[in-house]
Amino acid sequence: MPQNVLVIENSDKNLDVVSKLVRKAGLIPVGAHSLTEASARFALMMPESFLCAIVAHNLPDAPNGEAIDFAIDAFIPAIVTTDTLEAKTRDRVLEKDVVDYIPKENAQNYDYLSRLLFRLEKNKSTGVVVVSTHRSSRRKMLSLLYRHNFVVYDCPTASEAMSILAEHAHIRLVITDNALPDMTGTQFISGLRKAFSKEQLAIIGLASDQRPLMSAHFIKSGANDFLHLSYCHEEFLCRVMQNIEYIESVEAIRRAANTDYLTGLPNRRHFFYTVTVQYKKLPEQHALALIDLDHFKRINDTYGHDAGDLVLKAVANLLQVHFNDTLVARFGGEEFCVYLPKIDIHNAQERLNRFRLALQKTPIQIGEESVKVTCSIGLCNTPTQNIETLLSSADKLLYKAKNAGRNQVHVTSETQEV
Ligand SMILES: Nc1nc2c(ncn2[C@@H]2O[C@H](COP(=O)(O)OP(=O)(O)OP(=O)(O)O)[C@@H](O)[C@H]2O)c(=O)[nH]1
Repeated sequence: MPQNVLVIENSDKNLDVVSKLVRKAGLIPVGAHSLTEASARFALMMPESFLCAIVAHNLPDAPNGEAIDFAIDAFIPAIVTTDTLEAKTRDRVLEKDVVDYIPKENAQNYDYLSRLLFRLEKNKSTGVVVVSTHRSSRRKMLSLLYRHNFVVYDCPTASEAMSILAEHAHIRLVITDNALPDMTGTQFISGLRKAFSKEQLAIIGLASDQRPLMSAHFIKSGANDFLHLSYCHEEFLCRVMQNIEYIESVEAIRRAANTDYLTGLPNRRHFFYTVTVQYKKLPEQHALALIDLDHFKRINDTYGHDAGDLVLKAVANLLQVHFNDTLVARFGGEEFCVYLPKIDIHNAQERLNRFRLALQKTPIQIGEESVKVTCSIGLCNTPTQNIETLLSSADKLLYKAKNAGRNQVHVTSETQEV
């Protein structure tokens, strides 16, 4: 359910621009031209339905940032828009517990606002660990991170941080001091790097202003970035955002490289990687099935390529329903692969045959038309540590299934037709 964003802005033009950005972020703008109008609109809605408020610093009925106080008092994270970047205004705005402030100067600032809106939603499922012995330094960082909706873990020692990281897979960033009670920050970082690469977990070292070489020491020990302890509000948030966005970009690239674009199933590359990494030693009993649609070219020739795509997606969905407990991949074209660990060949054969019959019976809707497709399956259970061997045997069996008339499962040892 998309959340609301309260936009308080007296200029029609700015209200329009900001509302468009809010909609683009998949959120619902609730616009008001004044504090009075905003209070009236807010009174009719549930406070929890608001992700945040975007509030102009100067409004005719709230010239001194009273609208910001209104949002903060209502427990809505406030992003402030200002006409100037002048130091006094900045200090006055940052004295309040605001998420951030955006000068209404140029398109880049609105682009930053867009990223911020996206982040506020995404941060709710993003973990950040703060490791520092200094309570005041920790409190300052925690307060900024909470305002940005991060799931924050407050750790006074490196060992506590390690246990938190082992428990929570959603952590993307660790911010650490150097003087920790149980080890130095650099020892902690190089320990973390044994378990998490720079692309999996970002680390920012907090470098004391009295030790200028500390920043280089952090980076050489495996940190992605560093911050001098005299950091300002803006620098802290920019570095946090940049480092987390870096991790997320790598994740997105990795996901795209491992996923078949059409069906969303893992691709051939990912299949090999997962089987070899997940099963360092392949189980003695296992089975691999290669599934190929029959006469698929005819679907393309009769109904068109887009219709063929719809059929491939429907088959992928059916495969996921039947094999939701194991690895299913699209190998390319109209060929799919299923790996079944710890299963005897009879059970594997039964499962594959159940899928074959279900596909045969399930009509696939293409516009007004409804088509049925069948598949041939090569199912192999050779006890081997080499997945390529398994695959090559399954391929030979698939060839036999095709030659024997299609719409059947051919199995390894018994080479039994069903
Ligand atoms: N729509 C669509 N068609 C694809 C895609 N990838 C491959 N194809 C088509 O799949 C068809 C495969 O044809 P063939 O290899 O002759 O196999 P077949 O017609 O299924 O015949 P058999 O496998 O012998 O039963 C070709 O026409 C390819 O163009 C795709 O992503 N989308």
